[in-house]
Amino acid sequence: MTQDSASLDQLRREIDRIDESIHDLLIQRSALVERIANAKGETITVLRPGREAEILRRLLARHRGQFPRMALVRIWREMIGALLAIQAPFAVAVQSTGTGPGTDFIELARNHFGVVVPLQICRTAGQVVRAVADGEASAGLVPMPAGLELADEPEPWWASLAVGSGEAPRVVARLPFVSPPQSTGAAEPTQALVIACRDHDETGDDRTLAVLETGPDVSRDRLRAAMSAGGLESAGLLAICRRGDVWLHLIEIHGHVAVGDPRLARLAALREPVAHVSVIGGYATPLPPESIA
Ligand SMILES: C=C(O[C@@H]1C=C(C(=O)O)C=C[C@H]1O)C(=O)O
Repeated sequence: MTQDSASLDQLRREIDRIDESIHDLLIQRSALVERIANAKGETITVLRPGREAEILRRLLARHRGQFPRMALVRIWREMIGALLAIQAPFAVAVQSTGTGPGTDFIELARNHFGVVVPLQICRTAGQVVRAVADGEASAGLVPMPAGLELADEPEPWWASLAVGSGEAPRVVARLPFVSPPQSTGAAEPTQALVIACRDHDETGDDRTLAVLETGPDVSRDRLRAAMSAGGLESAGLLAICRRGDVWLHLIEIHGHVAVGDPRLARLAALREPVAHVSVIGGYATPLPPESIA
């Protein structure tokens, strides 16, 4: 045996030792998650997207060396997805049309929830909302509303969340949380929102989604001014749904705004131009592409 192959053997033995340590830690992590699941009990939705975002932000901030950040995120996403599935029966409803752009949501769901979590394929976003509302699925992926055109369903999925009661699905995450590098020549990356029957968590860097009801022809500037009078900072208008003289505006707000936040009451108390406000959820702000460069 030459000197070189002897030291190669030595290095490979060290890799075997490290693999066993990683494996042991994975087994220990899994046992801890089981204890957390027992503490949560059966009544709480196991998914905690805010906690997951905090874990990834913390690890990326302390990362060093050559191991690619995107691969680090992928390994943790796979692990967290697998550990969600051991806490309770966990399925994710996903809108897909079978071929073409709809299949992107399946890829997005797999990248986020990993290979273990079963997916329940739905034809429309409305079906995804119903699957989550009925408890058939623990979470669902709905398309990120983009542009101001009306959805092809009679009612866009987000408008149906605005009328929900306490146990209705709410938005809890935005995907992708970390965008993979874009393939050359590819279209804009698909974005989706995750809904579940739980409130959105506060993580220190968040966005909130609210549906504002007004009369017709209310400009963005007027809405923005009314929100700022109420103490809320708009991050953008995502979509409008017109139902005759009632217009619903889906607005993204900077920061975490809980359902009972006094700023919402202040905005609604103005009466003009906003007749009604409902928070339909929120999410930890996704990481910018530079964070994985
Ligand atoms: C373990 C938990 O449950 C889930 C799994 C997590 C994990 O594997 O770290 C984190 C958040 C939850 O979505 C938890 O709530 O802390």
